[in-house]
Amino acid sequence: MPISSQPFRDLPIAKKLTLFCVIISLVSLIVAMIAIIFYDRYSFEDILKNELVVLASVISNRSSAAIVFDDSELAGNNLKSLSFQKAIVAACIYKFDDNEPESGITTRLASFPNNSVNCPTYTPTDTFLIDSVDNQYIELIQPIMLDNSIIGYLYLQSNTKNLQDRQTNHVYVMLIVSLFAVLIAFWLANIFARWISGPLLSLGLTAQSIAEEDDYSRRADKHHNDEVGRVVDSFNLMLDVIEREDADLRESEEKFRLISASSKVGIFQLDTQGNIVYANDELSQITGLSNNTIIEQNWLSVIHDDDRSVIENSWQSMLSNNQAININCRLQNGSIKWISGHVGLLTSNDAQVLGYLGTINDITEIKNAQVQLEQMAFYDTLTGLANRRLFRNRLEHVISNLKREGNSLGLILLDLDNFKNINDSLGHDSGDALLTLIAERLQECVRASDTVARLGGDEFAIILPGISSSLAASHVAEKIIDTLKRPIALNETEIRITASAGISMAPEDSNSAEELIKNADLALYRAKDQGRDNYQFFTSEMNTQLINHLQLIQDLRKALEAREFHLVYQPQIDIKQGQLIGFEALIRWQNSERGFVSPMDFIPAAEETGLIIPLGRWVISEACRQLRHMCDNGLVGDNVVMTVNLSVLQFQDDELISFIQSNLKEYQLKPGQFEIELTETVLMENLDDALIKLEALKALGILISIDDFGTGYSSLGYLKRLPVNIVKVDRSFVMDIPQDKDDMAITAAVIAMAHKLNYQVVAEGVETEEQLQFLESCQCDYGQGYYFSRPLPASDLEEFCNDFNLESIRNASAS
Ligand SMILES: Nc1nc2c(ncn2[C@@H]2O[C@H](COP(=O)(O)O[C@H]3[C@@H](O)[C@H](n4cnc5c(=O)[nH]c(N)nc54)O[C@@H]3COP(=O)(O)O)[C@@H](O)[C@H]2O)c(=O)[nH]1
Repeated sequence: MPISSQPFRDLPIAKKLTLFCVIISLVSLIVAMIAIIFYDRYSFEDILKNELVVLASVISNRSSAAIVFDDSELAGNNLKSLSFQKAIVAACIYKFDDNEPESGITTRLASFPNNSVNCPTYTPTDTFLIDSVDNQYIELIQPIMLDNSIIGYLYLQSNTKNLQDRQTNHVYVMLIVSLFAVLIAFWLANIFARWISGPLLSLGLTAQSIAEEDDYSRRADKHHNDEVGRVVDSFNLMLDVIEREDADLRESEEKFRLISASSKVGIFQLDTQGNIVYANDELSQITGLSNNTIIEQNWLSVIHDDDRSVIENSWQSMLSNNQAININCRLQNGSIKWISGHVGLLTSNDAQVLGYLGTINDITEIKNAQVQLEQMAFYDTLTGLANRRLFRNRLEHVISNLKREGNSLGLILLDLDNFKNINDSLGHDSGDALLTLIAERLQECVRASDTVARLGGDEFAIILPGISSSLAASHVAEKIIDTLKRPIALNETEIRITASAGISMAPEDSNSAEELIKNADLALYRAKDQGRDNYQFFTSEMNTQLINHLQLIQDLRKALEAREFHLVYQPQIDIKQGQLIGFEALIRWQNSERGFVSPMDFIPAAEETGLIIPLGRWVISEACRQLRHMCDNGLVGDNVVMTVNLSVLQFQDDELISFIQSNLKEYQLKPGQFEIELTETVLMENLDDALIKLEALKALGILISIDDFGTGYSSLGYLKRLPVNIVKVDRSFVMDIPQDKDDMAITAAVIAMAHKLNYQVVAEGVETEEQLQFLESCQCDYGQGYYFSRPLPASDLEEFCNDFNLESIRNASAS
C-alpha cells in the first residue's frame, strides 16, 4: 500500500513521543490553569466578600452610636478607618429618618471619601445585600443594629480591580510555571522518547548498515527486555538465519563461480525475455564471442544458417511452454563448431519463472569422431568402398525394393587370385596400393547406382540393382574380370592379377540377403575350383554340395568322438643305400555309412572347422606311439624317422612345439626321429611367423620337410631362407617320367637346386623302375611311392620291416 506523506506521521518516533508528551502536558496545564483561574476568581471574590462583611460588621457596630447620636463626624471617622482598605472605593452610613423609620427613608450620615458620588441615595429594600456590580465592584449593605432594631445602614463599595490584579498575577505565575513545566515536560519527554525510541533507532541503523554493507555478521544491541528487546532478539535470530543462509548462498555462489570459471562447459543465464544476463568464459571460448558481445549481440546470429530455424523453434517452444530444451546445432563463427546444450527453467519457490539457465558443450571433436566412426563403420578405410556392414544394409534395402518393384538383382562376389603371394612378396604396402587400384577399376566397371564393397582382404562384392537378366550380370562380371586382368603398374613393377567371381541372382536364387551371399559365395568357390580367373553363376546343385559338405562336417565331429580314424604308414627309402629311412604317417577315416573317406576330402573340412587341431594332435601322438612300438620291437633302429603332415591351422597352433616335445618325451624319441611335413601353402600363410616357428623346431632337432615342392609359389629366394632339411618333389612331376621331358627337367633342376642349398630330396609318387632310375641318375636321396610300398596299416609294418629289400623289389619289378 502506498504510504502517503503526512508530516506528523513521518516524524521520527522520538519526536512524535516528545510532541505527544508536550501536548499532553500542555493540555493538562491549560485545563488546570483554567480550573485554577475559575477557582481563584470565585475564591478571591469570596475572600473579598468575607473581608467586606467583617469590615462592614466592625464599622456598623462602631457606627450605631454615631447614628443614635446622629453624629456624622463620628460616622465619618469610622469610615475614615477604611482609608487603609485600598479596595474600598466608597463607604456610606445611612440612618433612618427619625420621624418615619417605618417608611424606610434614609439619610446619609457620612460617606467616604467625603461626599462620595459613589454613595447611592439609598432606600434599602433589603436589609443585607452584597453583590458584584459589572464584575468591577462589590457592593455591600450592612444594617446597623441597636437592640435588635435596624437603625441605619452601612454601604460599602469595593472595587474588584485588586482582585483582578491578583488573579492576573496568578495567571502570570501559572503561565510561567506552566512554561517551565512544559519545558521540563519537553525535556523529560525527549529523554523518555529517546529512551523508548533509542533501541528502535539503533535497530534501524543496524538494519540499514547491514543492508548497505551486506554484512550479516552484525547484530543489533539489545537495551531492554521490553517489547523492543524482544524485537531485537527476533531480529538477531533472523540475522542468524540470514547469515547462515547467506554463508550457504555465498559458499554455493563461490562454488558456482569456481565451477563456472573452471568448467569446460559453457554456462549462461537468460532473463525471462531470453536475453543473456550471465555467461562464463568457456561460453566465450566455445562461441568465439566476447562476454560483452554475447550479452549485447543476438547470439542466435552465430547459429549456423541450416540449424537456426530449428533452434529458433525449440527456443520459442521453451519460452511459450516453459519447458527445458536440448539443443544440438552448429555455430558459424569463422570455423564451424558443433555444440550440444541444455536450457532449463530457473524458477522461484512459488514456481514463477525467473529466467533460464543453460549449458553448452563443444562437441565438434565428438561430431568429427562420429563422422569418422560412421565413415569407419560403413566404409572401408583403405579403399573408401562400402564395407561389409554397408554392403549388407544396401543389399537388404535393394531386396526390399525388389519385392515392391518386381526388379531383378545381381550379386557378384569377387576374390583376387593369389593375392596373398603379391602381399607376401611385394609387401603389405604394395598389397594395399594394389587393392586401392583394384577398387578404382571395379568402380569404373559399374554404374553409380551399383554398390561396390570391400568385404575384407581381397574379397569384393558388387550389388547390381535393377539388372535386367543374368546375361547382363554376366557381362558385368566379364567386364570386371577383363578390366582387372589389365597390367597394373605398382612401384615401378608391372603386376598382373586375375580374379574369380561368383554370381547369384534375386529373386531367382533367393530373396534373402543371407542366402544370396551364401549362393554367390558357393559360385565363387566353384569358380576358384574351376581354376580361377573366371566367373560362375550359382546353381542349385551347388546347394546340394553345400548340404553334403555340412553333413561331412557333422560326421567328422562324430568320427572324432567315435575314434573312427586310424593311421597308415608309407615307407621312405634311401635310393642310394636301398634302406628304409622312415615312414610318412597318413590318416585314414573308415566310416560305417560313408565307407573309406579320403583325407583329401575331410582334411579341408577339418581345417575349416578347426577339428584339425584335435585330429592332428591325435596323429602326432599315434605316429610317435607307433614308432616307439617299432623301435621297442626291433623292427627299426633309432635312425628311422616318422613324418607327419601338418596343415595351416596346426602349424599356427601356439602349443604345437610343446605338444610335439611332450610326445617325444612320452614315447622316448629323439627329436631327430620326428619330422614334420609342411606344404608351401602352409608356410606362405605367414612367412615371418613360420620362419620363427621353423627356427625353433630346427633348434630342437626336429626335422622339417617341404611337401609338394614345385607346385606352389616355389622361389629360390624364399627357399634359401627356410630352415628345412628335406624337400619333397611333388608326385605330379614324377608320375609322367620318363614320358614328360619337361617334368624330368624340372625334377632334375629341383633336386640339383635343393642339393645346392644343402637340402636332401625325397621324390614322391615313385611307381616305376624307370622313375627310380631317373631319380638315381639325378642323385635324388630318397624315394616314396607305390613302387616301394603302398601306405601300410600298423598291422603290416612288422612284415614289411622284416621283409624289405630294395633289390628284391627291383628284381621283381624287372621280371
Ligand atoms: N594334415 C594332414 N594331411 C594328411 C594326413 N594324412 C594325409 N594327409 C594328406 O592328405 C592328402 C592325401 O593323402 P593320401 O590320400 O594319404 O595320399 C598319400 C599317398 O597315399 C599318396 N601316394 C604315395 N605314393 C603314391 C604313388 O606312388 N602314387 C599315388 N598315386 N599316390 C601315392 O600320396 C599322398 C601322400 O602325399 P604327401 O602327403 O604329399 O606326401 C595328402 O596331401 C596328404 O598329405 C594327416 O594326417 N594330416
